[in-house]
Amino acid sequence: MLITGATLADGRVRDVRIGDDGRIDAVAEGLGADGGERVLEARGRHLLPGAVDVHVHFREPGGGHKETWTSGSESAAAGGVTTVVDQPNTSPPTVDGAAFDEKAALAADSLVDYGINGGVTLDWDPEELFDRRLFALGEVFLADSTGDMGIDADLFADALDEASARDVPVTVHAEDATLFDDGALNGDLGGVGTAATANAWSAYRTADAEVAAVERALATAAERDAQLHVAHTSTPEAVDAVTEAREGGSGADEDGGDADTALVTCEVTPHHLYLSRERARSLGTFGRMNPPLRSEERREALFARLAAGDVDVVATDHAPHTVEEKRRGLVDAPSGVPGVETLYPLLLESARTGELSLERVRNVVAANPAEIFGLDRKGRVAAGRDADLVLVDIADPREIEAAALHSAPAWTPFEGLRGVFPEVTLVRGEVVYERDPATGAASFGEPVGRNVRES
Ligand SMILES: NC(=O)N[C@@H](CC(=O)O)C(=O)O
Ligand SMILES: [Zn+2]
Ligand SMILES: [Zn+2]
Repeated sequence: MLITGATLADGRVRDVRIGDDGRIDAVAEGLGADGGERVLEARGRHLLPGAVDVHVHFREPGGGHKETWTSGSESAAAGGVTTVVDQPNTSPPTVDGAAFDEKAALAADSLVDYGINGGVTLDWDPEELFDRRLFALGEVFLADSTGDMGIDADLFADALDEASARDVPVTVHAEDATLFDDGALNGDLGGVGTAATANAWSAYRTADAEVAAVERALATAAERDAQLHVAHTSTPEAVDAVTEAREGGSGADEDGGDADTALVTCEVTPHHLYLSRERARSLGTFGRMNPPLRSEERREALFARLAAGDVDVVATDHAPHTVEEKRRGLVDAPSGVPGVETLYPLLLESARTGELSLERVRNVVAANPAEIFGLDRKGRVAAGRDADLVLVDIADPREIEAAALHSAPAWTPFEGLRGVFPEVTLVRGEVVYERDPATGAASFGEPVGRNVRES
């Protein structure tokens, strides 16, 4: 395939040839079409690297009524995400060889490339996990979330030892349950969609509980020279703690590059960047997730850190639950919101309005996660890399509507915000998603996804 006249994230206009091996052959000016080659005319549109979403919950095995590898990966492809990393709080939890193998067999249905993380519980089997094509250890839960996999500080330290001995990165869900405010859940919280329910969860899982746990996790990792990636940091204070630890630590980024190889990195979700307690009152229990939404002031400060380059990765924590489950009331509704399909669209809308540069967006969703987790063939539009590509018209935003998305539970906390959605998504040169420009109709390709640790 030849893609002609595409604008890259840095503004260069280039032709891009994809080889039969699914890798980018050339990025150059004036490439002529060979006979029989499909030519994609891309003038006026942007060609970006497919996003590497290092935090999704595709729910199989055990939770296929919420999402499957098919529905989750279709949602990813339609959002321009070409690699996903699945988390271990499935059923059975991915904590030993048999559970890993069961998930790997199901992931064969994926339209996009994937990684499979291994979890840590009292019953985990490190030998069996590290024997497999593991993406990373994590998310390791320092407090209970969906799946109740919370562990104590000693087991976390052991897990860091095991992982760092094998140069495997560790992703952590850092909240300290002893600092939760139980009183916030007392009293009349109203119904599913009330301001009281939305705010009670945020008041309960306090910002302090996150910041304290992040600081402790960073200290534990530093003592061991372990590579630690802090998942879904919801507060500017937690992002600053990671920045300080990096600058003080042995993994400091000496050349000042944006995509760095530091030992400690942080991740922020789109919901903590685009939604806050104030703006999400109408979400009620549909706005319940861990860590929870914060104040509008904290949201703005988090966004400012993204714009300034202090946020390493934006990943979704795509955590689908059915509408029926989310309606169960504040205490019984499960935590989590979907988001894999709206990651690139929301950030590209911020690029369109000038809040973020396109290169910043490219870095936080693709180049940085690829570099942090050692995916040499992902994350950039460059010769030799996998042809994981997304074609978008940045001048053409749409309103986000659940009805037009492809995740199985068919709801979104971002309803009504604007997003710039892909026209075409390629995984290693194969078209996995295409939107008809005239009708808007979506079509999907075959399940070509592979484990990114296979090669
Ligand atoms: N974030 C959430 O609120 N929920 C996630 C688990 C998690 O990442 O903590 C889920 O799997 O539902
Ligand atoms: Zn988590
Ligand atoms: Zn998660």
